[in-house]
Amino acid sequence: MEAAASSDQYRSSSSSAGSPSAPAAASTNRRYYFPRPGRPVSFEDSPDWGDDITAAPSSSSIHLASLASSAYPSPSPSIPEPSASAPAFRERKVAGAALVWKELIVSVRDRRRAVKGSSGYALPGTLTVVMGPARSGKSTLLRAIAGRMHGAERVYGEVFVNGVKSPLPYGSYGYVDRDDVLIESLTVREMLYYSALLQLPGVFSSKKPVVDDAIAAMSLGDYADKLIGGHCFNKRLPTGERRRVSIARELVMRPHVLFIDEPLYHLDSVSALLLMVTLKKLASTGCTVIFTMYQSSTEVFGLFDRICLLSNGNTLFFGETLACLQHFSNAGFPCPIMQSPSDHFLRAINTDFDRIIAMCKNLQVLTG
Ligand SMILES: Nc1ncnc2c1ncn2[C@@H]1O[C@H](COP(=O)(O)OP(=O)(O)OP(=O)(O)O)[C@@H](O)[C@H]1O
Repeated sequence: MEAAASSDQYRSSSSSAGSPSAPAAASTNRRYYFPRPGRPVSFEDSPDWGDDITAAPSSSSIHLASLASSAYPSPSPSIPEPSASAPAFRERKVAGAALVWKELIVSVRDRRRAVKGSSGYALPGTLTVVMGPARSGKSTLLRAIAGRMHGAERVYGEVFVNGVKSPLPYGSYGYVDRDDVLIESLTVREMLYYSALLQLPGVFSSKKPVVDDAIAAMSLGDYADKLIGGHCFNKRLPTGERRRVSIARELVMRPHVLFIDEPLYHLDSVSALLLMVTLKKLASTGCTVIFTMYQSSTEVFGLFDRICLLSNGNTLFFGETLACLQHFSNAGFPCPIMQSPSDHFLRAINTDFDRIIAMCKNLQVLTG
């Protein structure tokens, strides 16, 4: 077993304006090692945003298909080839990356395992959700796939990017944390422009189209010149729009893969649906989008392509969302009509519910 243990030397665009830090010194403990430079990860030619394009991503998936047939025991029979009849998108094209993680184990302090052997994949142009109850290891798994581990954490297992066993190269992915860290005295456009200045090479003038595209991709047109606000400012951008700004901040780097920890954190149901539709649209341009979520409404659930269901660090299911419903039904837990599938899955896998029901019964007895 080998490991991709790293601190955060492969940081996402937003985490540092400079280049990634040098790999840490090799450990004397040979149970894990730092990845050595190997075959470089190849992404599709990623044309600049705004180019006239018609094609959906294709060859990165072919890399993955060949990989999957040889090395990765997929829970589904095979990874589907991209459909020949995929719709043509004329807005912009992003070369997504096919990600495969295999038997990922993350041990945290005291050698406790927060993730216990998770396998799965995320394809260009799709939404993949990591779902599970609180403290089931969702954020830890997301960080492990992105290669953003904290000091004491150790990762064992393999991550393939477009068929190459490698961490995601610097700048090729965006990572949006759960909490929005924004500069409140700037407008949305200024914030994104500032972010582009810090992260992208080139002259000032070349950043404008990138910022405009990020604003369009996150449907922030109406808010572009509004103050982000908060704290000492009277006006504050609504929570849903703040979340969009955080995501747009990553999009200025034109990432191949976008990781989002709880995109719907603190959002009401309408803002949540709106944001997910925006993410679906973003994915349809070719970007690989993977995110964590505690629960979702039925409408939001219908937008996901694949689900990785975690409980206490164990992957209970990985595959297409419809297959997940079938899986639970076959196991004797059919999803009741009128119930959100995500609520149903959580209820089926979370033993806390039994405890709560017992508590409620006790309460009824006590109060008569
Ligand atoms: N660096 C760490 N050190 C110690 N424990 C950790 C560390 N990272 C994660 N854990 C533990 O691993 C478990 C899973 O944490 P994680 O944050 O990944 O879960 P989660 O499903 O995202 O939960 P939530 O939705 O509540 O944030 C938790 O019990 C957490 O305390």
